[in-house]
Amino acid sequence: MAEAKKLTGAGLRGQSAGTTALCTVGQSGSGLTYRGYDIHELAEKSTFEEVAYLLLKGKLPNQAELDAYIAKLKTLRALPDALKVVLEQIPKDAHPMDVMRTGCSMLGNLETEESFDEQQDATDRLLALFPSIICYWYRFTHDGVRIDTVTDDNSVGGHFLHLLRDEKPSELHARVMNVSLILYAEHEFNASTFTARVCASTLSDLHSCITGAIGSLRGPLHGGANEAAMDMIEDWKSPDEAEAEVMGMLARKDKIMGFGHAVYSTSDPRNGIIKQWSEKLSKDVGDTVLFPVSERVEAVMWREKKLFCNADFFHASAYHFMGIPTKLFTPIFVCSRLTGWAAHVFEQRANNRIIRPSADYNGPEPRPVTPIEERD
Ligand SMILES: CC(=O)SCCNC(=O)CCNC(=O)[C@H](O)C(C)(C)COP(=O)(O)OP(=O)(O)OC[C@H]1O[C@@H](n2cnc3c(N)ncnc32)[C@H](O)[C@@H]1OP(=O)(O)O
Ligand SMILES: O=C([O-])CC(=O)C(=O)O
Repeated sequence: MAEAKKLTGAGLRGQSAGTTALCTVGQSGSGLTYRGYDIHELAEKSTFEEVAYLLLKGKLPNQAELDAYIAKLKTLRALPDALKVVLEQIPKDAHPMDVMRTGCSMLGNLETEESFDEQQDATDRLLALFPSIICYWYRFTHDGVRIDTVTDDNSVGGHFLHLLRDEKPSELHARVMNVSLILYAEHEFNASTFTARVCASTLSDLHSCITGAIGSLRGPLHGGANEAAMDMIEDWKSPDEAEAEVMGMLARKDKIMGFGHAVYSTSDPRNGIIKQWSEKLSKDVGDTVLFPVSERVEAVMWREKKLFCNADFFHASAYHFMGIPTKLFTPIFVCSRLTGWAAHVFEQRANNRIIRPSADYNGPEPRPVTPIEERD
């Protein structure tokens, strides 16, 4: 069994900040479970919609419950006109995570959560609408078209690809999106989820909690690492070139995006799963460069630093092989992690006390205010 990482030091590392029934991360050094179900089994045997149901409603759905849930989500995919108007104002060169943040916030104005009784419906609406928000903006600003965001795809992942490309995705691509959304759905008290819980603890509305969480996920030390990893590896023409570049970056003490983890010590269980799918996609597109480059970076990082790929690293090549523009990588993470965020908001609300830690003061000793004319 892997030894758990020694969790101490800054960044609240290793300190319990509450309880959750949703997820365990690295309990035996490397494991990941959602409500007791192992991530490997979920990724192999279930769909993202089943996982969303599990996280949000507490149990895996039976067939009738799943059918009803999918049918409900499919009715919620049309964008309000006022939201389309806002999306059309956002410039082409905006970061798509900013589009997600604004889209979520604007929806909070148009369809405000008036009471916590509405939390499930408000979440379902966001789950159905996030792919519509990002693809509507992307296609309007990049292709000059106003797309109809209602499709008959049963899955969130298939729906996203359909909107992006104007055609139903292949079975392989729909399957990879499904697995990817399952892997990204939930991860205990990570930075963005903690953001959502802090916001929820003030008894704020769901859209505020999710908008804040999107802002936290955006950073390259968190969800933004899948995009940053792709930016890093895309120019490397061979594994040897990749090795030389990585060695140079390590010598300069640069961070290698997609590696390391705040909790896991020897591996991230999601990596092996997405790596397999990335390899399949690599063969599907006849790639001879990007996957071998990625594998070499993985080997060098382990050899030099005992650092391992986190969930983000092989997501970069997997999404790239499916033709997804790099800047849309982290918004896909949002489409998935919404389920974990919302489930944590529900959990926080059900047993709430405002989250308000203390700080160790290291500023000046008490002192008088100098009159303004006497200050330097
Ligand atoms: C879905 C997700 O959000 S997964 C995380 C995605 N983020 C990334 O991939 C960004 C790159 N990774 C990192 O910045 C970090 O590993 C984090 C933010 C994920 C975790 O941070 P921490 O818990 O502080 O890392 P940790 O304590 O394991 O760091 C130990 C040492 O390894 C170094 N290190 C950690 N990750 C990396 C990396 N990716 N590249 C180079 N060095 C690294 C740290 O700088 C530190 O060195 P030091 O002891 O000389 O200061
Ligand atoms: O747990 C973390 O710190 C980051 C992470 O892997 C995630 O949110 O999926």
